[in-house]
Amino acid sequence: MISITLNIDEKSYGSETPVLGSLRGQIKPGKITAIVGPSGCGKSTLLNMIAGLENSQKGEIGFSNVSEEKPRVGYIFQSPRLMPWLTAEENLELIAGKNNPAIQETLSAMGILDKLDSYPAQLSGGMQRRVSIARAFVYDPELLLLDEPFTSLDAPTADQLRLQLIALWQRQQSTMVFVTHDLREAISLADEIWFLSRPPTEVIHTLSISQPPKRLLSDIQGIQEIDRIASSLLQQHPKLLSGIAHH
Ligand SMILES: Nc1ncnc2c1ncn2[C@@H]1O[C@H](COP(=O)(O)OP(=O)(O)OP(=O)(O)O)[C@@H](O)[C@H]1O
Repeated sequence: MISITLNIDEKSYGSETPVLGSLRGQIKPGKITAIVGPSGCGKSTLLNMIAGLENSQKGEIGFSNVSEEKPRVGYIFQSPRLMPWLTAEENLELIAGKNNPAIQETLSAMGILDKLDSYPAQLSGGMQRRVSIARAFVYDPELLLLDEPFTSLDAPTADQLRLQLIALWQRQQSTMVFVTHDLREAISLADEIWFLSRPPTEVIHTLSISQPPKRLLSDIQGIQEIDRIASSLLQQHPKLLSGIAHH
């Protein structure tokens, strides 16, 4: 299982003031790390840098325990980004190759095996998300990156998708990093939460959470624990979610 060492000194776009400042830390192998921070602080930028889609400018991002030169990355974006001219099955074949049994397995795990031959335009928003999650898992990724994958879904659908995501993740135990601005979502899924400041962005607080195997969102006691952790954190650090550290 891979771990990631972030040693970023700075990241800016063009000549503008830096988005990321000095951002350091270790993303733990086989765990779920949530990145929480105010809008525009550079969460997607950081995820793109980890994925290798953006360069790190100053500083570096190191991986350990990678099977090849680069980690196999599954990326779940804010919008599903499916190829509109391909069916659900064909969208997965693009990644996994034809006749790969993993395609039916992952679509089935996401509860949409019956949508195999549907085109994205024939699927609801929630079903398109399911296909995009299946597409990330079908690649057997060592590293899963998720950028606010459950926004704009109704609450029961989002909860169902979170549970299905965890069930898939538990089979593979890949290292997962997900971006959210929803504190309760972060607490409900993550082993560790990193809170980011406003630009130039740094990590201002980290929180470790003791998760039951099926995660806190899986039962009523867990839901109560999420509320307890959220309120005690915000009592201690009232401005944390605005990207301001407690002094
Ligand atoms: N390709 C780009 N070119 C220029 N500026 C960019 C680019 N991508 C992001 N930015 C800028 O970098 C800053 C951080 O953007 P980013 O999308 O990483 O933040 P975020 O924390 O994910 O935001 P949100 O929570 O609103 O999605 C913003 O000011 C944005 O305008």
